[in-house]
Amino acid sequence: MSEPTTDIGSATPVPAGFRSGFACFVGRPNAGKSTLTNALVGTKIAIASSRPQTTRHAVRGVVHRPDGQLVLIDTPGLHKPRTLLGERLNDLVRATWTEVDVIGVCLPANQRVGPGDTYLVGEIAALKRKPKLVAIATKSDLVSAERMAQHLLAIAAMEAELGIEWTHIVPVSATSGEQLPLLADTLLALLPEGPPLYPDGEITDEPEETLVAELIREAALEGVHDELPHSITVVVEEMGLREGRDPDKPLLDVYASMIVERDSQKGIVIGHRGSRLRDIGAAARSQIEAMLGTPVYLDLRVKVLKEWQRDPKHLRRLGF
Ligand SMILES: Nc1nc2c(ncn2[C@@H]2O[C@H](COP(=O)(O)OP(=O)(O)OP(=O)(O)O)[C@@H](O)[C@H]2O)c(=O)[nH]1
Repeated sequence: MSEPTTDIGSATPVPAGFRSGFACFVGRPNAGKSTLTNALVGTKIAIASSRPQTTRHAVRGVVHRPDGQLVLIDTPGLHKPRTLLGERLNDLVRATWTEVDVIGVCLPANQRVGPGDTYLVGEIAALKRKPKLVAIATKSDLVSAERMAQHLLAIAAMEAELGIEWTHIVPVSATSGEQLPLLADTLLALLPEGPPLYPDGEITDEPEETLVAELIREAALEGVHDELPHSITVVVEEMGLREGRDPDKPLLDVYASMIVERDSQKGIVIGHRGSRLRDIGAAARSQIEAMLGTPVYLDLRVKVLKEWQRDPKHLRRLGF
């Protein structure tokens, strides 16, 4: 029996119900975040930031599954700010937090929930837009069942204390693998439905271009229905760090085209006096910046390629 598929307007059909999105793990130093990431991603380590200079918060790895794709984002640790720079860095961390679909808060079972944890979770509680929260009781192999029970109660008590809601509380051991598949299922189920963000279980030479194109497409489709989703594709023509910049102040230039099939669609995308195009550009730019951690200059155009979906020449040029 063949799987039902949803046509998302790209070349490869996506299984119905496929989910994709972003998560990050937070937790005090040594909570087990890196070990957990590696265990979830497994041997298919995808990308450890292919371009460190463009990436302040890198993609740590991609969990590929038949039913979904989970992209794990790296965030620096949050510290009690003592300087303006400290505050700025914390703002960056917070910005990333609001961009992900799920935050996994790692609370090691061999240590009591303490002030460091409550500070961190309190900061998450203060976000205007909170992603879904999963409490992960890490290092379960190090403790007795009794101690784990205590730990889980302490984690549950954080809800009332800090005004948050855990979607799930999952004990896990990254080293023994215990409950690891359950954690992957849990995280995946919290992602929105959508096509893979990375192609075919592997990372191309141009993961960032692919991702950027997808973010622009997403922004363009925000609030439009019916025919347009099938008729629009995005090509990143050129992307690179602007030369001659102070390395501490990088700027990523992105030249991209949104390709539609008809003049009438071009009108829809551009909007009244360019208002929609500006909104799409602004939304896409902030998404790209959050993803790559670099300020972005986005040059976004709309092109009509008549009936591109039916024209093999166009399709080839667009990479399908
Ligand atoms: N026994 C056991 N040890 C673990 C587990 N997960 C992590 N560790 C160990 O705990 C230590 C810290 O793990 P990391 O994954 O580096 O923790 P982290 O949260 O990424 O640490 P920072 O990078 O300092 O924030 C390492 O020595 C790991 O081997 C686990 O599930 N079981």
